[in-house]
Amino acid sequence: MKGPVPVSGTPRGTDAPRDSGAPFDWDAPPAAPDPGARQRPAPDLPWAQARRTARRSGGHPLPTLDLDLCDALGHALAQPLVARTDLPPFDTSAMDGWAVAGPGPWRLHGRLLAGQSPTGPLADGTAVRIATGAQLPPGATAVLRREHGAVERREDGEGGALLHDRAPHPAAPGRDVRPRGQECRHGEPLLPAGTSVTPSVLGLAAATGYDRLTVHRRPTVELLLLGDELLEAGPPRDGLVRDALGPLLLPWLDACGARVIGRRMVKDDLGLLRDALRHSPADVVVTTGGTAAGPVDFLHQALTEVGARLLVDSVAVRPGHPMLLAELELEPAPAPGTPARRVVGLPGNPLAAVAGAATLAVPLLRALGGHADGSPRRVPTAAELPGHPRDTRLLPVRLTEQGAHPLAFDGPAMLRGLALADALAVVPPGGLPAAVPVELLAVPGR
Ligand SMILES: Nc1nc2c(c(=O)[nH]1)N[C@H]1C(S)=C(S)[C@@H](COP(=O)(O)OP(=O)(O)OC[C@H]3O[C@@H](n4cnc5c(N)ncnc54)[C@H](O)[C@@H]3O)O[C@H]1N2
Ligand code: MOO
Repeated sequence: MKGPVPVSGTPRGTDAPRDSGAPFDWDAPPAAPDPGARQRPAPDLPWAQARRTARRSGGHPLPTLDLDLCDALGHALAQPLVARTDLPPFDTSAMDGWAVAGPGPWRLHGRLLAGQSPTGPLADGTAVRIATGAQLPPGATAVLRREHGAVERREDGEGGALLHDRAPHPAAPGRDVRPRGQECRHGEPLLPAGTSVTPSVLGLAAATGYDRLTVHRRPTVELLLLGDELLEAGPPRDGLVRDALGPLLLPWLDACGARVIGRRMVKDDLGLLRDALRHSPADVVVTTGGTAAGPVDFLHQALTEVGARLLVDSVAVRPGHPMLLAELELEPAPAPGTPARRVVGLPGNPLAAVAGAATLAVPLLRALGGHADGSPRRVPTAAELPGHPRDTRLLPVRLTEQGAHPLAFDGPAMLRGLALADALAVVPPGGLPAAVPVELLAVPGR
């Protein structure tokens, strides 16, 4: 039995015994497929089908929670947002000026500020000074803007003042008034269940009187970064490279609605990987590297040993084709209704990992978190977008008024193009000419 998986920054000693399964024979031809050893649904699943499989494997969204508004950001609404009040909740002045009753001129009395309740009705032929957002008194028929009114001080011994309308057009009834219920009525559905809680949704919910929201729990994710060659700090040296995927994937998955509860480097050791998959506390384990068939690529073997079921194993997409998705029954069996743990295996090449995350991890996490499917985003191509002869290609693009332009430095091991990209273009086999629509996928941070 292996000890716990080393946490970040605690590399395994170089003399520790490596559990590598059967010895690797460089010169042997690739093993013939053994139908009993690994369940392989189909080699190189078409890209769109892989994405649908990931979304469907989310099944029912995770259970619901009641959260304070300030904690609900990034979750998905589990119930429709229904207006708890009319909006505006009362007739409101849209301008600083005077609330007037009937046609002018008007005798002027008092003032009303935002937050004050009117003390009584406004009689025909009278006006009251009013601030933007203040509740209109009953009887008011319009608001005259400050810049459109002229006040005449009257020398009638009562200290009164008369307000005249100097607007280019006479005040029509209802002018510069926001009538009660203009935006919504109490009980009206405003947003459907499945809406992602953005800052704007929080604002709308607060405006109509919500203190808490019922949302789906966010799926928890553990990120396992596989590879003896990965450094956590400093420049690459002596055959070692910097881990680029921890810093990239952690905030991206978080922004996609997941809660990343752990990020660990796992050395190239079958036993360590198997234990990490089996004992993860997360709903979804996202791994990077180890998906291919190299001497220390143990992911497939570890998944077989923990009894995982492969739903996706290689996708007809470039970069990223060795990506995979598996389901792993939990032991001991948790409460009924708790879904199996999902494992998303991303290839180690950084742009290939991003392609894998966009294809498998994001749709899965969105489904688990209860987020509704967004409509696909399409823009015209501004230039020819190069494709792969047989597979879908996910290409970093920059967006201008003309549409999507391909970016240089788009190789599977590169991030330089992606760092400038506004999106990944989904380029069908054979590529696309200029001035035709192309589907876009979101990239980290955009
Ligand atoms: N004989 C074949 N070799 C390879 C094939 C193939 O079909 N036949 N496919 C290639 C493709 S495509 C990809 S993608 C990679 C996938 O490899 P793995 O998922 O097993 O990843 P690794 O071998 O562990 O690493 C590949 C590459 O990426 C670097 N890497 C890994 N993790 C990170 C990280 N966190 N940050 C930065 N860079 C990372 C790693 O050092 C390697 O350079 O397999 C090809 N080979
Ligand atoms: O498909 Mo690999 O994923 O080209 O880098």
